[in-house]
Amino acid sequence: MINIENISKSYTDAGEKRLILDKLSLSFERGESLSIQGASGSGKSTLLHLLAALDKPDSGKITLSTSSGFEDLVSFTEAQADEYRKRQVGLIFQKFNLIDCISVWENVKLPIQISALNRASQNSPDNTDLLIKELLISLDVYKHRDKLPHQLSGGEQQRVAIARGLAHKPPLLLADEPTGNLDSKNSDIVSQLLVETCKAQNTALLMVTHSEKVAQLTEQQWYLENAVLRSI
Ligand SMILES: Nc1ncnc2c1ncn2[C@@H]1O[C@H](COP(=O)(O)OP(=O)(O)OP(=O)(O)O)[C@@H](O)[C@H]1O
Repeated sequence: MINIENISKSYTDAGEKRLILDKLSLSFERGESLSIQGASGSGKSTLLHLLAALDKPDSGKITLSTSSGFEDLVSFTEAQADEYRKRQVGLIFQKFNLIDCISVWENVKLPIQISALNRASQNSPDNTDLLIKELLISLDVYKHRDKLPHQLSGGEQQRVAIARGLAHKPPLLLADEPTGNLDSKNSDIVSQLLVETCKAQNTALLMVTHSEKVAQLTEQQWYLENAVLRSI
């Protein structure tokens, strides 16, 4: 489904070219989970940004095929990349990035509303509400639905962020150190729920993490070092 083929990426720093990713290849299916570990500065976020079509590789191919079509990320115009992010990708960051002046429920509803899939015509409002309810229940934050994000603990906020990342049913969820701000107990709970919810929703999960314990929950485990990936 996601196919990364021989991608290379370098940055020029103080006039010197630095190779960050060197002919990297990787593929994974919908519903599969995958983790990337690596030292700080090894290029993990760079890889995530390429998959989110926020940047392009210098060479190589990145494609996503789903039942609704085939996307060639490298050839995207800015408008196509924007559309791709709305429809096909969910994003979760270390900082939860929830909107603090609207409720938990509204935060999760937002990606459905802005999704270019025009779910309003496909899903009745009742179905949308049911989907949000199911997500919040499965992530154990339904009881907080009417609160503002700052009224929740860090672990609860990140569980809401996971619900928001999955609300528009993207085939791919990209998570950049999703438990980096949490203590170890919450990290365990949130990472377990993240992997389980993606699996239940048949969403591919690519997660960058510094935690070996979190990485062990995923089916494919990779380590990025010296611009190449090795399986662990
Ligand atoms: N836009 C850019 N221009 C120049 N250099 C960049 C740019 N983005 C990233 N880099 C460099 O590329 C390298 C890889 O950065 P990246 O953020 O991908 O690392 P990382 O593995 O995610 O690190 P961390 O674990 O600290 O988040 C770093 O040396 C960084 O300084």
